Order: sequence, then structure tokens, then C-alpha cells
Amino acid sequence: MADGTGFQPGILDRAAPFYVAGHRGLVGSAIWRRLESAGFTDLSGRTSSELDLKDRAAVFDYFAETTPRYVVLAAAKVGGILANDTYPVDFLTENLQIQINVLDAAREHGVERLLFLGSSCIYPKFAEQPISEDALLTGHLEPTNDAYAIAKIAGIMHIQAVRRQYGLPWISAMPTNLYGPGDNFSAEGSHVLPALIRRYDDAARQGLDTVTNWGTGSPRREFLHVDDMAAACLHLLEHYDGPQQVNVGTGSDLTIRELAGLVAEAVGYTGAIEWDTSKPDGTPQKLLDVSKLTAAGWTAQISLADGIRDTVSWYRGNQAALRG
Ligand SMILES: NC(=O)C1=CN([C@@H]2O[C@H](COP(=O)(O)OP(=O)(O)OC[C@H]3O[C@@H](n4cnc5c(N)ncnc54)[C@H](OP(=O)(O)O)[C@@H]3O)[C@@H](O)[C@H]2O)C=CC1
Ligand SMILES: C[C@H]1O[C@H](OP(=O)(O)OP(=O)(O)OC[C@H]2O[C@@H](n3cnc4c(=O)[nH]c(N)nc43)[C@H](O)[C@@H]2O)[C@@H](O)[C@@H](O)C1=O
Repeated sequence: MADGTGFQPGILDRAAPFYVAGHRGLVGSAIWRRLESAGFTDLSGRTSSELDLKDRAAVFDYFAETTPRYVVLAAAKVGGILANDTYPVDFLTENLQIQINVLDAAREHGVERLLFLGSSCIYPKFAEQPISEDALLTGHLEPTNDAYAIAKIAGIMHIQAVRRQYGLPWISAMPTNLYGPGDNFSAEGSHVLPALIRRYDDAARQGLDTVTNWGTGSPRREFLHVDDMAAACLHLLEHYDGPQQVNVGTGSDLTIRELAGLVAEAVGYTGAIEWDTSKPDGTPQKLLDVSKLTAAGWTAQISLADGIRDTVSWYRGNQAALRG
């Protein structure tokens, strides 16, 4: 239900100017592909070297120049557990700056529909599983990503405040761990799934008989293919309106050890797997309750096995051009 924004669910105008912030990233590039295939004809995006979203004046100039009616904010400082744990100041301040600049400029220009992306790490470390949207701010955060999580929680509040003060029908979505074509495969900075694909594929090609993963392998995580994420974003923009963030996931999880087995099988690695327990495990379990999303009419379509195969194939075809 709308909270006084006047939002009417329905198809967005395919000819309206639509800004995808972060359009070259994992999520932004998938959203761009999804919007193109859905018929949107006036998409805009800038790389960080063309437009640094930390530069407030440049962001306001960009909005004045392109006057978007719709915006997805998929630009952020993003990384895996070690990057978050090592550079908390960067994850806090860059994300706050990007969010505040983009959301303020979008408000000044009266953007009609805007989707802010947070992350499942906003929820308490020991939240009841599966994690409902109502768990927000009910307990302590996981220390390896608390700085990033606080920035994302501020983003949710920013959206709610704009709705309350200005009546704009803007929304927030909280994705679970994402993966797919266009991911960051860097050895130290990436999330677990691309890290395992790279490590196991290298080991299989080099004929290594042991690989070493981080942590104990016992934490449980949920993984959503980024093409599903992009489809969910468009669905929410067309059908959901409300102040509360919406969880986006598949509704099922597995251990990191089980994930490692699936990746080994997909790349043809048959050697041993060891665990470096000096590296952090992070939250013991992160499984989202997706009943709000299901009630809004959307469910994930891509199985983890198919998604891993697709991502391995993309990785093998794009190794030369990868970041990091
Ligand atoms: N990946 C995941 O598992 C998850 C991601 N999310 C959320 O989804 C969103 C997108 O993440 P994802 O696609 O994975 O991240 P990526 O790192 O793949 O992409 C981030 C994008 O943000 C842009 N960006 C970063 N800093 C700036 C800046 N200062 N100015 C302009 N652009 C900038 C980058 O631009 P450029 O490439 O040009 O530098 C890039 O396009 C984020 O909000 C993230 O928190 C949430 C849960 C899980
Ligand atoms: C999306 C989410 O991403 C981050 O949180 P995370 O869920 O802990 O994500 P992760 O993918 O980095 O790790 C998942 C698990 O996997 C284990 N693991 C094994 N081997 C490797 C490995 O080689 N690399 C990585 N990164 N992890 C590994 C690792 O020890 C951990 O137990 C957040 O900081 C937060 O910012 C956020 O929102």
C-alpha cells in the first residue's frame, strides 16, 4: 500500500529518461540489459571516471543536464568480507557521499521513481532466520561489515524521509549475496563466489592438487543470480510502493563448503580443499525471508547450478578484461 505518495502500480514509460547509477558494475550492467530488453529507449549512465558521484556539484550538474524521471542507484563502494573488514572508513564515507549526493540531486529534480539498493548485511548478526524486513535495527551488526551496513541503513532512512517529507514514491531493496556475469573476480577484494571460480579454475588449469579457501566453510549464505536481481528491480519499480525495504533473494541457502563443492564440479577441479581459519567467517547465516517480495508478485527463476555454469562460462570468456 502506498503511504500517501499517490503511486499507481503499472508499466513505466519506456520513453522516459532513466539513469542507472553504476551501469558498468555487476548489478547496474544487468539492470541496463534488463531495461533495454524491456524496451526502455532513453537510458543514461556514467563511469566513475566520467562522473565521480562523490563530487556533489558534478552530480547536480548531471541531473540538470539529463533530467531523469526514473533512477536506480546501483553505484556504491562494494567488496567481499576482507575488503569490508580492512577499509571500513572507505566503505562508510564513500557510500554515504554517493547516496546523499544522488538522492539529494534526484529530489531537487523531482525524480518520479527511484530504487535504492542496500544489502542483507544491514540486519543483525544473529537475526532470526530467515531474516524478515522487521529485523532491521533489532540487534548488533556483524563487525566485518558494520561500517558498510550503517551507510546502507542511512540510505533506507533517506528514502523513508523523502517519502515522508516530499511524498515521492521512492523505494529500497535489500539484495542477498549476488553473483553472475560482470562480477569482480579480484583475488582479495571479491565476494566468495567469484573468488572460488577464479581459484578453482586456475587450479584445474594448472593441475594443482590443493586449494585453500577462507574461514571454516561452515557459514551459510544465499546466492541470487544478477539477472534475477535485475528482473526483481524492474518488477518492484513497476509494482511496489512502501516505506519499508524489500528483501530480494531466493529463499534458500547452503554452506560455503557446499558452495565450494558445486564450484569445483562446475570447473572440473578434483583436488583437495583446505580452509584458512585465520580469515574471518563473518555472519554465521544470512538467509532472507522473501515473503514480502513473493507477495509483490516476483520469485527467482535461475537455479544456483545453472547460475554457476553461466558465470564460469562468462569468466572463461572474459578473463583478459577482468578488473583486479
Ligand atoms: N554484489 C553483491 O553481492 C551485492 C551488492 N549489493 C548492492 O548492489 C549495488 C551494486 O553492487 P555491485 O554491482 O555488486 O557493485 P560493483 O562493484 O560491481 O559496481 C559498483 C558500481 O558503482 C560505481 N561506483 C563506485 N564508486 C563510484 C563513484 N565514486 N562514482 C561513480 N560511480 C561509482 C562503479 O563505477 P565504475 O565501474 O565506473 O568505477 C560500478 O559501476 C550496491 O549498492 C551494493 O551495495 C547488495 C548486496 C549484495
Ligand atoms: C554481500 C555481502 O558480502 C560481504 O559479506 P559476506 O556475506 O561475508 O561475503 P563474502 O562473499 O565475502 O564471504 C562469504 C563467506 O565465504 C567465505 N570465503 C571462503 N573463501 C573466500 C574467498 O576466497 N573470498 C571471499 N570473499 N570469501 C570467502 C568467507 O570467509 C565468508 O564466510 C560483506 O562484507 C557485505 O558487504 C555484503 O553485503
